[in-house]
Amino acid sequence: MTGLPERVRDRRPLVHAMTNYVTMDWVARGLLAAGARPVMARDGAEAPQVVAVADALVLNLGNWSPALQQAMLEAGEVASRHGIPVVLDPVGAGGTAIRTRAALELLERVKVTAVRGNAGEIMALAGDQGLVRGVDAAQEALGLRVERAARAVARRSGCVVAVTGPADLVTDGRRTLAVRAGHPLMAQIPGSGCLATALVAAALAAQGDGAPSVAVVAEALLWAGWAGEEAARKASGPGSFAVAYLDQLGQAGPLPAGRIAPPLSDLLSLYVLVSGATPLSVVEAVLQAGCRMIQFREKHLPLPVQVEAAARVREACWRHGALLLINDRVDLAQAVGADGVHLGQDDLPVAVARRILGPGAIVGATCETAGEARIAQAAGADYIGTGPVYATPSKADAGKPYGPDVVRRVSEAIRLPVVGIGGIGIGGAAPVIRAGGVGVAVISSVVGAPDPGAAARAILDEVERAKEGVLA
Ligand SMILES: Cc1ncc(COP(=O)(O)OP(=O)(O)O)c(N)n1
Ligand SMILES: Cc1ncsc1CCOP(=O)(O)O
Ligand SMILES: [Mg+2]
Repeated sequence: MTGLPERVRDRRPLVHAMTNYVTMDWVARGLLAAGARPVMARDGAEAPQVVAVADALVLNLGNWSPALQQAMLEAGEVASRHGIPVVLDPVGAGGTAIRTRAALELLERVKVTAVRGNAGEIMALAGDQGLVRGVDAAQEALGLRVERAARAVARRSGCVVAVTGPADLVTDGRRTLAVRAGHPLMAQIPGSGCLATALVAAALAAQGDGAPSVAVVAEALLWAGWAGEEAARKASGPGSFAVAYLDQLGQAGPLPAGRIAPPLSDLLSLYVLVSGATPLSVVEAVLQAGCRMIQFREKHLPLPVQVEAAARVREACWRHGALLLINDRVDLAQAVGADGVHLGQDDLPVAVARRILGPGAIVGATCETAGEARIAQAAGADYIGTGPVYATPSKADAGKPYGPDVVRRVSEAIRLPVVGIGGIGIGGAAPVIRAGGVGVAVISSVVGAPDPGAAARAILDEVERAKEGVLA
């Protein structure tokens, strides 16, 4: 299948965007740059006629009015009858009751194909009184709640739900994908979200080959985020960034690989730390048991030996489709082609590691307080490890155990996925998930177990059962 930019350029879909006045021009420019054809008819007198000849419809609640709501309902019902993809952008849902009600009414009466919103808007549609300030999502206390809200809305409305943020989540209620792409400058120009919604519409119109919509929506968000990364390389500020962004959308060429994957919240369910002394048979057994995230953590062996050992672990991970992160050492991560690093408070700063490894790498950070976690999130971390939760035999300087509550304190302060670490074994994992964690990081309860594979499987089962409870 050709890449999305090529498909849109080839098919030149007509996208009927009932979008807001603030960003209407930006959305039209972006669609044109991407190779689509925009038509921006908002008025009820003509919208139903226009959508009938369009290839996709965008319903954007910005500058909402009762007249616009009626026009959107009528155009949406025409689109539903014609099987035309409809993408809803619930701008400001959760910010005012009227916007929430308007979005819910459209979801009820129109066959919406996809919803694209920020965390606060999607949580509002799920009935979770998330925190929304104006039209920007608050970043507090999100974690698994966002995923739960998105899955609930997707299942209830029979559509794909995309939550854009530090990492984008796309789900149809069963399958969930994460998209790692984007740049902070995108939040400094109006309309990045509105244009992402319009690109989703263009992508759905151009998909043609019946690919599952979750994958198509994820690819559209990768395109929007990657254009931001590339534009930021050329920009000197928001003004030049906007120009560079439009130019980038006009570039053909493959989207970066490896940026769409199951969300870290899935991959981090069981995170096993191994050392240079860990037999490869143990690594294999743990991967066979379903572990999808391994960390190579070695403090003593000479670096050349570490390179050899870590490379063997990487091979095993690649064979099992698992990710490998390296503890502390960015150079070692680069040397063996690992997927990223895990950094403590005394290691290389997260922002420096991000600069060295680039936007596609996974950077984890150790944080023991909400404040540290907010700083790590702002610096570009992808997940947080916190603890020690219980007493640990594997880290002499770990400090006094905090109990599972440290996971609650940290996960309620940020949006990033949080794993607990320290003394976690069978029976100790579920409290970490109930406290808001997405998984557990372990050494001795698995690597030191008589049957590491069985131990890994048992802990993974405990985590997955606890998550079902949280996500239900
Ligand atoms: C997942 C995870 N969480 C925490 C740690 C601890 O990292 P750090 O604080 O850098 O301590 P050392 O592991 O380097 O002793 C981790 N490694 N992984
Ligand atoms: C690396 C690290 N950071 C905090 S506790 C710990 C060691 C975890 O090992 P175990 O699972 O054996 O307690
Ligand atoms: Mg460290």
